[in-house]
Amino acid sequence: MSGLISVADAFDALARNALPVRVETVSIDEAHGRQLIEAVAARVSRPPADMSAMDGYAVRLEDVRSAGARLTVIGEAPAGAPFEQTLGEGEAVRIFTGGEIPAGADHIVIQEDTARTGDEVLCSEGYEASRFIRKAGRDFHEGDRLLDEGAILGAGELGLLAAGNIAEVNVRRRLRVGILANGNELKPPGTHLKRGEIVNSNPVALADLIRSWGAEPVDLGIAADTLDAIAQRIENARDIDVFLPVGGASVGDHDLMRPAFAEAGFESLFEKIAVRPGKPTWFSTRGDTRVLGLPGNPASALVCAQLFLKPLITGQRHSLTKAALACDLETNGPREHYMRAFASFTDDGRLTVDPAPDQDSSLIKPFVTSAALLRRLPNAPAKKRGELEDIILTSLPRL
Ligand SMILES: Nc1nc2c(c(=O)[nH]1)N[C@H]1C(S)=C(S)[C@@H](COP(=O)(O)OP(=O)(O)OC[C@H]3O[C@@H](n4cnc5c(N)ncnc54)[C@H](O)[C@@H]3O)O[C@H]1N2
Ligand code: MOO
Repeated sequence: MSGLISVADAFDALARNALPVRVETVSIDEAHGRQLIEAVAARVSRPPADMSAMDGYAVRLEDVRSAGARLTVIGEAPAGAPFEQTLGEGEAVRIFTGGEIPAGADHIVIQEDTARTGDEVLCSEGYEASRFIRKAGRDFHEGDRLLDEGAILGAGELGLLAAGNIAEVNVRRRLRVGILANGNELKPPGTHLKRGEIVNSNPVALADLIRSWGAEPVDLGIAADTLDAIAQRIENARDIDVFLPVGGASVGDHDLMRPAFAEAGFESLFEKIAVRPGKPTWFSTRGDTRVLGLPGNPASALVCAQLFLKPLITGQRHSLTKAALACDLETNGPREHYMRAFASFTDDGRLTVDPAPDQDSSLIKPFVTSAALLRRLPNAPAKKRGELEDIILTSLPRL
C-alpha cells in the first residue's frame, strides 16, 4: 500500500501491523498504568470468613428478638484473633469491626445498644432480622476472575490485586518509542537562538503522550538534514520498537526521513493520509520494528500521534463520543479533519465542543486548553450550533 490513503485505511494498516506482545513480570508496586496480558483470579476470598461490620457483641438472633435480653459474655473476637468455641443459647462474644463471627452467632448487637456489667451484657433493643455481618466472599471468592486480559492497572485494579493476595503480575512489556527530530533549524529548549533557528519543541510533548499511553519514550536526538546523519541515528538506536521520526516528512528537498528509513530496509505501507492536519504522515515496517513518520508542524505531529501512534502503542481503537457544537461549522473539504477543540459540560450536564478559532497546523497554544479532537468526515455538510458531532476525548472535559 502506498500513496494517499483514507484515515480508516490507515487505522486498518496499523492494526494489521500490530506489534508482537512481549511479556514481563512486575511487582504490583511498579505496575501502575501497565496492561495485563492474561486474566487474573483471586487467590483468597474477601472477606475470608463472615466478619463483623461493627464493634459490639456477636449473639444468636433468637436470644435478642425482644428488648432487655441479658447474655453472658464468654470471650472476645478482635480482628485477627478468631474466637474458637461455639456460642450457645444465652451467650455473647465481645466483637470488634473486622472480627470473625464465632460459630453459633448470626447477629451483631452494636455497642451503643448495650450496657455491660462484668460478664453480663444487657441488650436494650429487640431485633427482627440479622444485621452487621459481612458474608465471606462478599467482595470476591477464591478463584473468581478479578481482572480481564488487557486491563490497564490503576488504583482500583491494583487494590483488587493486592486484596486477592497477588504480588506480581504478567504485563505487556513497555514498548520503546524512539523520537527522532530532524531539521538543521532545530535547537534544544533554552538555547540562545541565532537567526533562522527554532526550538525543538515536539519531542518533549510527544514523550509526554507516549508515557501517558504506557510506553517508554527514547530521545534519539536531532538529525541534521542529510541522509547520512539520519542513517547514523537509525543505526545507533538500540532496542526500539517504534521509530517516531518527526519532520522531514513532506516533499521538499530537505525532507529526507522517508528515504533514509527506506535505505535502512524499512518497507513502506503508506506515505500520506487524507487527514487534516498531518497529511504527510507515513508508516513503514521492518521485521518487528515499525516507523510512524510524523510531520514537523507541531499541531500535525501531536494530532497524528493521538490518532495513529496511540492505537499502535495500545492496540486499541479510538472511541468516539457525541458532543453538541458550540458554534456553526462550514462544509468540510476532502480531507478528514480533526479540529483541536475545547470540551466542557453545560450546567444541565450536556457535553459541548468548541473548536479553536485558528486551526493552523503550526500552532501549539490550542493544545493547552484543548481536551478533544472534533472529527469532520471528508466533505461533511455544514452544521449549526447545537447539532451533534463526533469527538475523540483526549483528556477529561472541564466541568
Ligand atoms: N509543496 C508541498 N509542501 C508541503 C506539503 C505538500 O503537500 N506539498 N505538505 C505540507 C504539510 S500538510 C505539512 S504538515 C508540512 C510537513 O512538513 P514536514 O514534515 O516535512 O516538516 P518540516 O518541513 O520538517 O517542518 C515543518 C515545520 O515544522 C517545524 N518543525 C519541524 N520539526 C520541529 C520540531 N521538532 N519542533 C518544533 N517545530 C518543528 C519546522 O521548523 C517547520 O516550520 O509540509 C507542508 N509542505
Ligand atoms: O497536513 Mo499539514 O499538517 O496540513 O499542515
